[in-house]
Amino acid sequence: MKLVDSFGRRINYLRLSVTDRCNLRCRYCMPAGGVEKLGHGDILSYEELFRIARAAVTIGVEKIRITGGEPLVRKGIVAFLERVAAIPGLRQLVLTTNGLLLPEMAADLRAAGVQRLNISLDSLKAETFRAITRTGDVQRVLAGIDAARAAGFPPPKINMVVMRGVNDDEVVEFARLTIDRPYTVRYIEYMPATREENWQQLCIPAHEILGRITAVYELEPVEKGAMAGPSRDFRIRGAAGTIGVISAVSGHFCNECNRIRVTSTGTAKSCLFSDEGLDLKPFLGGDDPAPLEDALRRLVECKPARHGMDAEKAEHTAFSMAKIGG
Ligand SMILES: Nc1nc2c(ncn2[C@@H]2O[C@H](COP(=O)(O)OP(=O)(O)OP(=O)(O)O)[C@@H](O)[C@H]2O)c(=O)[nH]1
Ligand SMILES: C[S@@+](CC[C@H](N)C(=O)[O-])C[C@H]1O[C@@H](n2cnc3c(N)ncnc32)[C@H](O)[C@@H]1O
Ligand code: SF4
Ligand code: SF4
Repeated sequence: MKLVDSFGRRINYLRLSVTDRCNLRCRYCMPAGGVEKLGHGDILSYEELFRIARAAVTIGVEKIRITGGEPLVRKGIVAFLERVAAIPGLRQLVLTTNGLLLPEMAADLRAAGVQRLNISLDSLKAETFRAITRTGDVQRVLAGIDAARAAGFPPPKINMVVMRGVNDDEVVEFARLTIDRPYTVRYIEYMPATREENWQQLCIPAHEILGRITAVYELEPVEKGAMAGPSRDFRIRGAAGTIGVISAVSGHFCNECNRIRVTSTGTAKSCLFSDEGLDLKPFLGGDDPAPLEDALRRLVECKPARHGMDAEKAEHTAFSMAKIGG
């Protein structure tokens, strides 16, 4: 079944957040003290999350990305993933992680049926990494990337949020990683989710990021895979891997948007930057899945054309990305 919104966009991708908790405190994602703690009663149970995943697949979703907070910190995640992977009609189950727990968990994730990992890594320098994440050890993420390979995962997509004056001196070095390694390195425009003061100064537009790389390397465009996310992809001529840019602020990809989101508290969002959400909790009880499926269809019908943000102004109310899942 095809799910199409009022702008003719095919919606086949659900980002499902399983927790708002995290073992890092990235400065672009949450305040220093973390997000305010939700009670266990506020977070959906795995059974409820599973119902949402199954209803989404019934109405036309083919790809589910599990996200958070940090999805791997929630107890019982492997058994949940195994159940989701077995939903008939689901073609891709993928996960976005900060990588810290992969040394312990990569083999189990692979066995559960997760097909691919996107791993966030904003700096290769210990000090810069710690400053951005406020607490993290970059060596643990690198060990996580190795563990994913050892567990048999395809080469990861590595997500780097580029911030002027913070880690932008590493843009070319990240591209260089792809020459010998088959990774996909994706440069993400810093988004003013939390609306921190002077955010405009942190944001580097995708064309500037690409310009810095093309000053050193020749890039050729690469075709996107089916059900791909918003990244525009390239390859350094002759390289093993690829690079991509996600121009999240300029919003050039909104006209191809293929996704909806559900937070760990059961709020469905038709756009990452929508201030409104649809509470799915009233539709999660009972044996009949039809009311939940109808609610998700209504969400798709009211999906906006694009976000209301550019490099100078942001209209949304401040939020923590960890609460929505990015
Ligand atoms: N503005 C905007 N940013 C997005 C959207 N989807 C993902 N992002 C951002 O893109 C970055 C990478 O997201 P991922 O979780 O790796 O997902 P993806 O880019 O869809 O990944 P693939 O499905 O592997 O292509 C994160 O910073 C997200 O917040 C979106 O719909 N709109
Ligand atoms: C919210 S995190 C959740 C998954 C996991 N904890 C991780 O970091 O990969 C999902 C993605 O959102 C990105 N993200 C969070 N805040 C962002 C911001 N303000 N601008 C751009 N990307 C952001 C992260 O870098 C990460 O790649
Ligand atoms: S970006 Fe991911 S790892 Fe960093 S604080 Fe947010 S949820 Fe945690
Ligand atoms: S900002 Fe909203 S409309 Fe644009 S790609 Fe992201 S979710 Fe889709």
